[in-house]
Amino acid sequence: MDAFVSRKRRRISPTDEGDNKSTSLAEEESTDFKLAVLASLHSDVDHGTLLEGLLAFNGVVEAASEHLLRAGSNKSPSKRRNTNSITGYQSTISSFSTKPKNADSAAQVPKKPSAKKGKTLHLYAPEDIETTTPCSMIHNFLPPDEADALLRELLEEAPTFKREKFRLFENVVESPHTMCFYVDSWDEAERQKTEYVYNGSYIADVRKTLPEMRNVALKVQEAVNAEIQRRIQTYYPGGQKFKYQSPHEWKPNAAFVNCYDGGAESVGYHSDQLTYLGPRAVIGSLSLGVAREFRVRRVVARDEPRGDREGKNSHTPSTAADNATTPKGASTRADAEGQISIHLPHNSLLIMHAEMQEEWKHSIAPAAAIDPHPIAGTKRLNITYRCYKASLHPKFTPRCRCGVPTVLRCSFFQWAEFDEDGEPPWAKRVLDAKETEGDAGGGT
Ligand SMILES: O=C(O)CCC(=O)C(=O)O
Ligand SMILES: [Fe+2]
Repeated sequence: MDAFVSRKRRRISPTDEGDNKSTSLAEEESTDFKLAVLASLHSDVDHGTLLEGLLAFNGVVEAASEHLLRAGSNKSPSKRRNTNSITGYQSTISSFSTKPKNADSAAQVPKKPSAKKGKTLHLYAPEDIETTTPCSMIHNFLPPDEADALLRELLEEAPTFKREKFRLFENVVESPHTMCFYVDSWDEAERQKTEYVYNGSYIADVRKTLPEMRNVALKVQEAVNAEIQRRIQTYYPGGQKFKYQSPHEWKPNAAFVNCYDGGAESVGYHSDQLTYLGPRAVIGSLSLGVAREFRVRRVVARDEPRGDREGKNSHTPSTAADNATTPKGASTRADAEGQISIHLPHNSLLIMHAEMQEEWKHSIAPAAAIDPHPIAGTKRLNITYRCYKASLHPKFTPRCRCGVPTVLRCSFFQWAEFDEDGEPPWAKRVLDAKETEGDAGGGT
């Protein structure tokens, strides 16, 4: 069984803070969570014994764990590992979901992990991630040498990355991390710089995809396509793709690379702009270097007032933007349904599936402490591989009367009658023209 790195003190997540800072883990966490913690500390103890221990000590994990230790049932508790670490490993929570024969009827053992109002549910195991969120996770995605080579390639570029600037009401605000945009050729980079509008302006610095990034893109492509099919078959009604979801192979042709240097660097809750990706877009997100927390939450009804900001990816610092869109502020909205924290270790591939951008928001939370990475030091590098659609090139997409390109936000604003496969009415004309030109590339 994998270990779950626990701190002696409970994790205080931003949304956990406030009134109940002094409340103990015993009072706050559900039985399944406590059992998962206990199991990771006592990997060779069976489920029934763990539950008995927990009940005997009134749900206090520390006390139950001490007891199990004294009883000699554990060889090397992972609890003794680095207590400052934010990196965690956990066996699946769902393995604790069956009610054991001897369990006290008062013990609450939910069927699957679920986010609860005002709480952060921390997920580590791919099984838990894919049953609870629209994401799938592949740990140790690349051979270690390849992951390290890619990380080194990006670390060389990272000092030249810039903070994204965007307008928030009267002010120009900078993103709380740096980033850079890459496409597959210099020609395409030029087109991006002069034709694609993001948040009312062009991106000044668009680069050609680096060699390691390109090699890895092919592996990401293969894995993402396999995961899309698996997700459709396993989780979607009738084993059918979503309406508007593309039936075609997912081929990444653009990537944002994000760099978070130190625990204070982050990205606020946002969903990625779909204007050039189309509805029900899928994104492959590879993490390298320092492990960080990827927080997700469902979009709640009052969450999206019209006029929500439109960054390149609607990236904004959580405090400024979230507070700006509702008087109650970011933490209140994350509280409404609870948020889920997915741990992203070095060399992990997270796939955001078709449900994600329109129905959920995501963020990289600031971290109180980080584990430095042997190559990256305090940095986390992230590549989000994206598939820009040829039919959604800005020369085809609508503009407002004032000339500013209109942004596609499918949850409440659609500017085309997309067909079942998420293509606008002019798609066939675009594809025919491409075929005639013999232009196989581009797409963005
Ligand atoms: O750093 C990450 O994992 C997320 C980045 C992200 O949300 C984005 O590029 O849109
Ligand atoms: Fe994003």
